[in-house]
Amino acid sequence: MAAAGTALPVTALPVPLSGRFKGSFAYFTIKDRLPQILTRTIDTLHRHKNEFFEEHGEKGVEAEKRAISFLSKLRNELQTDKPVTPLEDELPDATLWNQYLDYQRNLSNGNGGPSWFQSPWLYVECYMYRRIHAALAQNPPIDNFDVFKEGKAQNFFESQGAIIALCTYFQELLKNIKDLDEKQLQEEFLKLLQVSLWGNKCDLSFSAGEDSSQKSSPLQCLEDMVPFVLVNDMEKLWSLLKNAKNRKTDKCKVRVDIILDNAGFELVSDFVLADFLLSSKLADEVHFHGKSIPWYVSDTTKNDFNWTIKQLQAANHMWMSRCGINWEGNLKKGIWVYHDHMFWTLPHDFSSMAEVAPDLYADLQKSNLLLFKGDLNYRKLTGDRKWEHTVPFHQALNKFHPAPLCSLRTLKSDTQVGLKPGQAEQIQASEPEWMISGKYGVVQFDPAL
Ligand SMILES: O=P(O)(O)OC[C@@]1(O)O[C@H](CO)[C@@H](O)[C@@H]1O
Ligand SMILES: [Mn+2]
Repeated sequence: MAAAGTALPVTALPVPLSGRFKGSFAYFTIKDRLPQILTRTIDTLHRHKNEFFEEHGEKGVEAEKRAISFLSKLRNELQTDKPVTPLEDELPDATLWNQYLDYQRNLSNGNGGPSWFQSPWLYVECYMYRRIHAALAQNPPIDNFDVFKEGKAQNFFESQGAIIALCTYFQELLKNIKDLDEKQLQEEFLKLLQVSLWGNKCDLSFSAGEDSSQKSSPLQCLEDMVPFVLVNDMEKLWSLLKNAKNRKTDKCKVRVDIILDNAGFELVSDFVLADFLLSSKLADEVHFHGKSIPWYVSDTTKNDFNWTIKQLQAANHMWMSRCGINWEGNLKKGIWVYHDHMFWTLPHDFSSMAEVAPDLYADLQKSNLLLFKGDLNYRKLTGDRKWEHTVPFHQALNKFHPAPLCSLRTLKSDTQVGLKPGQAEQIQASEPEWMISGKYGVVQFDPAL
């Protein structure tokens, strides 16, 4: 291991986080949180039994039983640290998953092969969500049932107060956005960026599905939260966008991509930021990237994306519904574009995107700025490894540089790079849980040179 502050040679990647490190956050996640998530998933299916019967008759109930037994088996495999087995379904990504298993087998050569507690945490955790998907997808007629939908909708409704506050603030801002000078515009940009950052506190896999909605007004305490932003590259983002706007010609549009994380309040905060970028003319197009299957409990799928806009539109509140109407309009005009790509729900970290999903990598290269939301995206950006905290972000990205990029992440897993020497030790001394409490955040930028 290199001394703190010394950059490791690029070839020497540190080991991945894993359940084999007893007492680590990965270990507790695999031991406690993942089985809890599986139990909740099974309960959800039980609770919907009558609904399945009403909709599909006996066939629906049979399918529910098969899905539950598949999930119980999965929970047992996990809890007894069984080997990770190949996927047996024929979904379009199954081959890639099985190739990845082979790759892990080769890596663990002689060490007993991949298993729940011995393999990289990122791999087995993603694998669990892929198997949950298989439990449903293989069992028509309930194959389109999203077991996490209820929780996502609940998070949205419980955050209603915060959503109203945010939509109202934003609609008021739009009224005089044309009159704002550059400094005022910058202030508003920084505010909405921070709302989107702290919106990432609201994820449901972290709390194993328990309530994590946004209760208080999201705009009130931003200033008090600044000390908790451990890497604060917000000004760099502003400069990048301002320069892009100034250099812009009619032919080249400024495109910002948001690689989404959670539905619920976080998604609304991302929509507001995206609308601000267009309304302030900092960008001409925003591309959103969601998940093509239910993922990490609260991640946004196409259904969640459209459902959220429809809910806002139909809301009994003038500014909420105005937001929903405008945003649907943006989609119709093609200045907002929704994408999903299978790669986002594979186990690979982003350093292998160019090889595994060259089409996606090429698409991201067209962007002026990529905003990666949330903790899982951060783990995939940095390979979910035991990095020294002072290793530069650029190095941890391990050649993933499709375009200038920025992570907006609240810390909910024990990996963090790009800190100043001594910074981690100082926080650690008073707050041992700083990396997993969700209390700290980063706005961490890489210019992709
Ligand atoms: O990506 P998100 O929604 O910010 O967080 C996902 C998360 O809660 O799930 C994993 C824990 O099981 C960690 O990656 C992280 O803490
Ligand atoms: Mn998430």
